[in-house]
Amino acid sequence: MTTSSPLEPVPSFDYVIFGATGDLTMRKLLPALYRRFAAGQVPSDARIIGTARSPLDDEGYRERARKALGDYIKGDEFVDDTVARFLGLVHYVSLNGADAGGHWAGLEAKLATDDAGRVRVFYLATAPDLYGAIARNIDEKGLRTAQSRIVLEKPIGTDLATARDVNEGVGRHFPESSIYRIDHYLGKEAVQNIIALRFANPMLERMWDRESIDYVQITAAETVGLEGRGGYYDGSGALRDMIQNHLLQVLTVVAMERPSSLDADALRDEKVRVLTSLKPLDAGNLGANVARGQYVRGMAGGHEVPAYREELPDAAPSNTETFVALKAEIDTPRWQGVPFYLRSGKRMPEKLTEIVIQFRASEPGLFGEARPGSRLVIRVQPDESVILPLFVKQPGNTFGLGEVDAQSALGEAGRAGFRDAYEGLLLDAVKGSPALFVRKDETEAAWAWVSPILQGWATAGSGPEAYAAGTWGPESARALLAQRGHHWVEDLAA
Ligand SMILES: NC(=O)C1=CN([C@@H]2O[C@H](COP(=O)(O)OP(=O)(O)OC[C@H]3O[C@@H](n4cnc5c(N)ncnc54)[C@H](OP(=O)(O)O)[C@@H]3O)[C@@H](O)[C@H]2O)C=CC1
Ligand SMILES: O=C1O[C@H](COP(=O)(O)O)[C@@H](O)[C@H](O)[C@H]1O
Repeated sequence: MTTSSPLEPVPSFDYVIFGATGDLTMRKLLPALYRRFAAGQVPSDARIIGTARSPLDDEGYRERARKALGDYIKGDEFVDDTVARFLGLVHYVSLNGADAGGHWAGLEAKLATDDAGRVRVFYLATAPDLYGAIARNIDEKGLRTAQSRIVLEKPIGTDLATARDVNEGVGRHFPESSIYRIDHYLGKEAVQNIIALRFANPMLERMWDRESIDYVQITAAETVGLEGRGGYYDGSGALRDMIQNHLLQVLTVVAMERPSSLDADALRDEKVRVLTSLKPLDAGNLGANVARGQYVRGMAGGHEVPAYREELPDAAPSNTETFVALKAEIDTPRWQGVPFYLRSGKRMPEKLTEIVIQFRASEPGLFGEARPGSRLVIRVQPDESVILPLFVKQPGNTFGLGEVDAQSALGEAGRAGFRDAYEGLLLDAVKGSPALFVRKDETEAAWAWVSPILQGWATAGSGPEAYAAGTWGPESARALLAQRGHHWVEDLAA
């Protein structure tokens, strides 16, 4: 696995962003590129070329980019002189990417170079139904070079059929080896660390199976609501927005067999095996395995917040789920019978992404009664860390037991590393390092598992259960675990 370390130089490149006036570019992509520039990792002859339909020139776009950096780069990271030099790399072409008759000559002119080996990255940050047409135009206008890659933002489609359409549309014009499907959770330090924890520590590797592990929880909880993205989110929901991509990617890393190497395809082969071994969830078994909810008014951050429906532009009735919890099972000898509980929701009590590995309880023995099993917690955010509570002897000349946390930070405050997962991934695409991107068969296997759940909901006719904003979701999410005597981590800790 070769990925961008914070200070490793990358070759000269042109980054062409389709959707350059959008929220993602302003909030994530430009700040990530700025930070890498400020760290000295971006060559001074790099070019960042934004494109969208809006009629802007270079200066007009730089003004917007400067404002975005002001909004999203805080404190002493925003340095006037560095920002000015960064903006010197930034250009803009007004172009309808889906229209062959658009101003492609303008983009071609911006990309002019004498260096045949210069890396070209096309980053597609528009609605995914435009990806096929944009890829075709890039190709037919002769802009795809031997050193070109195309990065596709999520979502790749809205179900298996549309995902295949996107993949085939782009695949007609770019070889799979140069298609980089981004999932920013794979850029998170703690998610990558799961691979190291599992395979660099023989103690954990030996215990990583059904003999030792009782169940696994993967939580991605957010405090925010719609953040003005209601138009997109109401057509998506938590299952498509978070589970199909981010949480299933985390699950594959937790559950995969030891890959033969850290090469991209060795890793991705193992991840696909996990996805294709998931036991199907469909209309026949959803009731016992899936809970879904939608938040109603409640408290968040100490003040009252509106219901999901009230946040929608026209306060329309909606059956979109803002919370999902489900029980996944993996049909392999390693994981037979071990539930993997996945959940994600908006307007939860805290912003928390973590993986909990619940080990089996001990037998009664030297220290008396059976004790609960140990719990390894891999915290992805807010503070990247690994926590392993251990039983130790309490002070004094007796053998009474107490629990202490063996805890290690995975990142240090103020370290020279990546502040945001996009930073490393954007430069991995420049380097031609696809290990932390999602291969076509992975994304389709994930949709093949998720689509029957969506169909099951559609035929069930019922909607999501209500939960108050600021709580951990509907009661049915607790009931899902209670069937097996299991508990979500916040209840375990209580
Ligand atoms: N925002 C986020 O946090 C995240 C977004 N995503 C995904 O990224 C993609 C972009 O999201 P987001 O930035 O929020 O969306 P926005 O609606 O904010 O931006 C869409 C962008 O696409 C441009 N655009 C639309 N049609 C065309 C076209 N035919 N040719 C060229 N440009 C076009 C728009 O500019 P103009 O109108 O000027 O053409 C605009 O720059 C979506 O697929 C979204 O699901 C994924 C993860 C997170
Ligand atoms: O892709 C998405 O992820 C964010 C959550 O990302 P995180 O890195 O802050 O955990 C989510 O808010 C958004 O709805 C979704 O599209």
